[in-house]
Amino acid sequence: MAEAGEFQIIEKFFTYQTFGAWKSQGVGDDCAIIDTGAGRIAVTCDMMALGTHFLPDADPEDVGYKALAVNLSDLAAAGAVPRAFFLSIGLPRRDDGWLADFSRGLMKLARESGCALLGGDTTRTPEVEGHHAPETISITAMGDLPAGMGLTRKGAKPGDDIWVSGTVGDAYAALKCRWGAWSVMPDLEPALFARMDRPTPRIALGQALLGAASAAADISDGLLADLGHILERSGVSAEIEWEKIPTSVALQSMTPARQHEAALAGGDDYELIFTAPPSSAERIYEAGLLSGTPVTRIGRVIERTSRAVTVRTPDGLPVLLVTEGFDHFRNEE
Ligand SMILES: Nc1ncnc2c1ncn2[C@@H]1O[C@H](COP(=O)(O)OP(=O)(O)O)[C@@H](O)[C@H]1O
Ligand SMILES: Cc1ncc(C[n+]2csc(CCOP(=O)(O)OP(=O)(O)O)c2C)c(N)n1
Ligand SMILES: [Mg+2]
Repeated sequence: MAEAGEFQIIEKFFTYQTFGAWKSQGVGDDCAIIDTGAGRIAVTCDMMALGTHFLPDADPEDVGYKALAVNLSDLAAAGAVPRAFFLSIGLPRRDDGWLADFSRGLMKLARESGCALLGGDTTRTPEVEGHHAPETISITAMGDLPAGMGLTRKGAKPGDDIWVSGTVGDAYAALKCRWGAWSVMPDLEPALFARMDRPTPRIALGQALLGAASAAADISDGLLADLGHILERSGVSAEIEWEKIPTSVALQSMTPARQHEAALAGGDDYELIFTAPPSSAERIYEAGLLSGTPVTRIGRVIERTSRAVTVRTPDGLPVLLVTEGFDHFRNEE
């Protein structure tokens, strides 16, 4: 399927045949899975930029934490054990206060996850018309995998169940509240905002799913968009049931249209979406218990049809969405 925006850029300009000794399964997964000869590693690379990924008044400690969290989430989607990361950072100016806070948040998660900072690069962002481009952070993270193992977006089969971890939609709803477009009761705000500021990478769950899940991805662009990536790479379609999709109390307090928009198309969740044959259901629940992560079955994989995903509601009414999920370059060709 030819994709729009961000993914068309990758397909058109940055999808090369691999050459050299190290090969991966090809771009399109959360991680490149590489057999090095000595073992199997998973590598990922994600960027965060002020204005695109975090607000100007964001707490730098949260920015540091989240910059690593979104990368660890990709390792989780591959089932890898995080081991090391490299940090490239572009700054418009030196601000030691900002850097101390950023570093504290970053290193807190690094320590908690056993993922060591092994290198990187530091530059001043370029000056254009008297202004420096804002803070930009890029992290490359690596983990290891047992020989021959690793979750990818390819492998979902008709009849498989579709599962999601945690709850979805909160980070998007939090951003809408911060923009002043949506609101929730003040006592529900802190938990909602924390989901945007400090996402929890589902590292232990990802590892526990190795050998049990048939395909997996993390939800960064939105549940439907990231499930769509699994379906496309697996050559299948899906039916999901709206009332089974796990959402927080805060999101449930909003209108149905906002719930649909946030949970299905919002993004920034960093939950795992994965598929598994029904015979693995017990193992999946066990993986959820062992990793202390809620897991919910939300639908099933079907043979490929003209429609990638059908969302069923109890009253049979269609779910209408005002957005199709996050894409950095949608409608810009
Ligand atoms: N500039 C690029 N060059 C090469 N590969 C890229 C580039 N940008 C993205 N990719 C690859 O395209 C796929 C989709 O990217 P993305 O949606 O950012 O993945 P994710 O949501 O896991 O971060 C990934 O496999 C990623 O490694
Ligand atoms: C200031 C601000 N604007 C918008 C968002 C919402 N947002 C930014 S990136 C993103 C999706 C994921 O980002 P991307 O860089 O595509 O991550 P990847 O898919 O590469 O992991 C979302 C929902 C935000 N968190 N902060
Ligand atoms: Mg990415």
